Amino acid sequence: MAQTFTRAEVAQHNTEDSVWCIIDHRVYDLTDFLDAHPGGSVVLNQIAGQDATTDFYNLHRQEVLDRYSRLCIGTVAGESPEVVTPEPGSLSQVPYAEPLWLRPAFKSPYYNDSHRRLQKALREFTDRYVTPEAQEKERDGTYISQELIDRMAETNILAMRLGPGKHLHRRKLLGGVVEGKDFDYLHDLIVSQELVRANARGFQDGNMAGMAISLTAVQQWLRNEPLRQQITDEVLSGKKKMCLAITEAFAGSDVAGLRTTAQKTPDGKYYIVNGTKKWITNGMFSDYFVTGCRTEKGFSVLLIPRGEGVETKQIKTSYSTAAATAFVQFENVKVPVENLLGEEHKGFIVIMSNFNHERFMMASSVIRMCATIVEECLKWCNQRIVFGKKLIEQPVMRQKLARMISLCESNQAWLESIAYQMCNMSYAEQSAHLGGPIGLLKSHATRSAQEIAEQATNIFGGRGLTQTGMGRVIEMFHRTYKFDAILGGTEEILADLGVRQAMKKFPKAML
Ligand code: HEM
Repeated sequence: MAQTFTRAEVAQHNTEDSVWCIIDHRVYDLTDFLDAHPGGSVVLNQIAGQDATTDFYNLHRQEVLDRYSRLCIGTVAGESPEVVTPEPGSLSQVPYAEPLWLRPAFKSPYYNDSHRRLQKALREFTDRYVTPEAQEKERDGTYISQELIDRMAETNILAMRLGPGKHLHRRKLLGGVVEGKDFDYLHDLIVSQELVRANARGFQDGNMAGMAISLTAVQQWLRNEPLRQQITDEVLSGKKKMCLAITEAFAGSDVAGLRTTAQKTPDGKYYIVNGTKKWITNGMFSDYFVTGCRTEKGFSVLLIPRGEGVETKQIKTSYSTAAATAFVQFENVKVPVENLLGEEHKGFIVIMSNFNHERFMMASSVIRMCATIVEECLKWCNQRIVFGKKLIEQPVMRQKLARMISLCESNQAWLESIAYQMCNMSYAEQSAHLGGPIGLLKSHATRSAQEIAEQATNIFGGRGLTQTGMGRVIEMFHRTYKFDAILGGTEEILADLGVRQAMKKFPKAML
């Protein structure tokens, strides 16, 4: 790489026997790459011996050059490369790509140094370990590796996924960047927003989303202390995996319609569970299923270990099978009564109790993902040449970007304000006051996601419909934003919840 060439020297390599070109002041020898080039050999022969910087960036992302750095044989004498390759952990330089609190010129009343340290450490962890695996698994549809789970267990990222709480006390978080007892909902927001930057929606759920929404219920509601501790240790150390199994082919959010039954044995020591569950995230690799069942006088929640009578089959959805989404069948499964969560026949509260946190995490993720889409669009508009000028020079594109940026900025500001309320409220206060606002936020965030996905696809054109190359993040988002709009409560149900909760507090007096 230390070698330098004059532009005249490069120009001589313009035959099929020797194809060189210049991209960003670097010299590439493409001779042995002609047949391997996904865009074909003809286009490379056409630019042989020339400066192909504009052509290259019109069609490729910088990461392509990073991946093929072996083709680079030197630089142009007296010139230096201008494109900056981001280091793992670095912040984006693109305007509006980062939330306002991470932009050097801005201040925020919410975040302190421990938030900043956590953000930095998680960004680097995600760039180094999560993104490469996420991209690979998203493509081939296989499940998260034990190696990554172990890394997340060691650094306590798994434990942080449950949100603030006693389970974090005395734990060293990412090498000690935050004290477990200081971890609050703004740290929690950061965890969701950094992990989502792997840009792989199926893998994002495959990355222990099932645990994040079910271990919380075990911690809060499983009364047998040694069992609760054992399960928590097994799951947070990454040795066992867990998921939430509520929805069925017969009923989604309508718990009264569930048909999975749990019948007590005559000696009162076991439940016998029979039924099926559908759309169970992480179900394919889970060892425990936190399962909603009909019991004699109502609805109850049981912790069911994988074992005799438990069968899982993969469901293909519109995102990657890396999410390990399963159809689960329980056939005469014998479950000890001590595996009951909360009280018998009163399982509704067990399920409801975690909804605020789940929806908060989902809103955090989708709002961050929208900012990434805006970043992709800004980069594309700034590099794509159409009708002789950059896309960004078209007023219609700037109008689209203005709308997208405004949606992102306003959603992030609302999210941070809610996180701040959560930091300053007890669990009971959160339940009383924040169910509605969080529902409205998630609903608004996913409606915004829909608009952003649509505008971004129009901006990218055909590339927004292509799973590889320039538009792959846009394609992925456009195909998958609906998961956030449906999982954890649909847009309509959550918007309705927001208004109904407000009406409960409506003053009695005539206005
Ligand atoms: C170091 C030089 C180059 C490398 C390593 C490279 C690599 C690639 C790769 C990996 C793709 C697949 C799509 C993607 O991942 O973005 C691709 C597509 C393509 N490349 Fe290149 N390329 C190089 C230079 C060029 C140049 C100089 C041109 C044009 C003059 C070109 C034209 C194309 C075209 C037309 C496609 C198809 C794009 C599409 O379908 O949207 N490539 N290239």
